[in-house]
Amino acid sequence: MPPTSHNPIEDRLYVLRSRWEKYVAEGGFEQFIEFAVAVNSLAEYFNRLRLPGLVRLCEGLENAALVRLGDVSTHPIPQREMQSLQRQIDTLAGSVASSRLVRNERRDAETVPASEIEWIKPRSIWMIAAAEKAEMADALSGQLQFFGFRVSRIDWSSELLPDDKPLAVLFVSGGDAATPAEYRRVAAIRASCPASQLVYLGVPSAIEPVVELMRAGIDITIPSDDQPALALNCVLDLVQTNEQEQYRVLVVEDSRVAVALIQRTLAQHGIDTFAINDPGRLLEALEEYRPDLVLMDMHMPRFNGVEATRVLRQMGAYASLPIVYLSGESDVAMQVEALRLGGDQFLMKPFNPVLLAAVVKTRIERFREVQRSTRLDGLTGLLNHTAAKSRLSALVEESDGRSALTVAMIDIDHFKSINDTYGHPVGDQVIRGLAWLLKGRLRSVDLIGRYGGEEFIIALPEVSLDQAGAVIDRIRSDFAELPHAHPDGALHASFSAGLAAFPLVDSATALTEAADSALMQAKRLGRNRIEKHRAS
Ligand SMILES: Nc1nc2c(ncn2[C@@H]2O[C@H](COP(=O)(O)OP(=O)(O)OP(=O)(O)O)[C@@H](O)[C@H]2O)c(=O)[nH]1
Repeated sequence: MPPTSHNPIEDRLYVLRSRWEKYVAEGGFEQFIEFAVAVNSLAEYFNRLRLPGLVRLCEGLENAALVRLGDVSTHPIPQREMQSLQRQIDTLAGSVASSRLVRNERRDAETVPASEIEWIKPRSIWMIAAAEKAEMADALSGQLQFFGFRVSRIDWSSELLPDDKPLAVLFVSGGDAATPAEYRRVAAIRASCPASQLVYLGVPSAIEPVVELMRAGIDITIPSDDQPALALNCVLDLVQTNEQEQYRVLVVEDSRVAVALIQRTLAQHGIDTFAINDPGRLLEALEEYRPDLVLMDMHMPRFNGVEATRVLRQMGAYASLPIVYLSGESDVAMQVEALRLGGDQFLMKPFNPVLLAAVVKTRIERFREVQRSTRLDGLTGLLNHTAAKSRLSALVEESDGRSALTVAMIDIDHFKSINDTYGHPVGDQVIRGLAWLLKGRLRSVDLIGRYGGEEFIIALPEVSLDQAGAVIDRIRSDFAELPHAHPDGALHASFSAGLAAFPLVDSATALTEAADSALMQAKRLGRNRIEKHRAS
């Protein structure tokens, strides 16, 4: 067992290294598979935390391992290949360690809770901007600082680098194609910051320079137009740490040995499982456990997996739930029939653990993506109109008129003229900026939704009308100060808000309407202000 560091990354890295050491000592195929599974698990974890630099290193190692997977006869792999894998493992461990330094610099390690994941994510950004883009670079740094990033400006020609490791490095080009010296500079920074995201703003619209930049180590290139808005989006996306809810798999299998093997494999990938040995209990288990995927054995007592799947496919709630068959059945016609009757994929027993985990994860990712896209707004990641309305109804029901609940409708002022003057992408960035501010300032229990184009809805449970007024007015005045970068500098926007609360108004629809009419009043009274609905 690993010594518990109470840090999920360190624990996973420890498992990876000890499995590698075991393989180096014993050289067995099985040990190599265990090592490959550990690499994949770490890559997956970094991916969930949105740490692209570390994901890239891990995936490089994973690919190198998969290339050498072969079969029993190819192990142990030659000494030279072992050394090459060892080097990749050391680079990865080094990058994790250098990211960890940031934590020690920022906070006392002892005070960081076990579940704290931010530690590895530096809030530092390096910006290397051409002199002719200084104004835009200033505006962009102002905006990044507003959202809590520390921006270090570096000269294109200076060899001196800050001693922290950045989350991202933004290269702002003067407009022409990069020079050989600039490519060398990018490559040098790539080498010294393997875990950071490298973004190049102002790339010409041709393939060759983009390929050259990627070869030098750039991860993302942004064309000349819309530079600041897209650059900000890249950075904000990187820190969006909504660690996903754990994946859940329901295993329907009557063999206890198979269940133990499946559960062990999936647990190594951080996937939660619940097993039943009788398909007769399927509906009950689905209802209670709410899995993201069902792993279904083909042959079970009473009725088989295909029959159980057919039943599920006739029920609206489970029509699109991924179902993967696990079976020793090698008859192809039988497999095709099983898929035709509603299964999504067929895996053979004995299963390959790497393949099983990969199939389960990709199926769940797609399933969750579809689920998410029906609830969340694509531009801001907030609840969309329909989802926000149903969440508000749920909040109203929960509070039942007994506890406080305040609803606010927010609308960005003169938004049409922002679009008309600066273009739609800058308008979008203003919308995202407000979404970010709201997410940063409100609690996780609060409802924040994008109600329409530039209109947002907020609901604050257990908060009175006057308390909510103070909170939203503070956000209003901060938003008015927030610089939104555009290619020629920065612009400022404002919003108006209308608020309504229990018990004066007592249904979800009435709350929304009352807040909306207070918003209209705020607009009439001159905008950039909040108005509260009071008894008439
Ligand atoms: N960039 C961008 N614009 C949008 C989006 N959705 C709606 N809009 C635009 O938002 C503008 C809303 O303008 P209006 O409703 O006339 O109001 P306003 O200009 O904000 O003025 P007031 O609300 O009266 O202060 C319209 O021009 C829409 O085209 C979006 O997702 N992105």
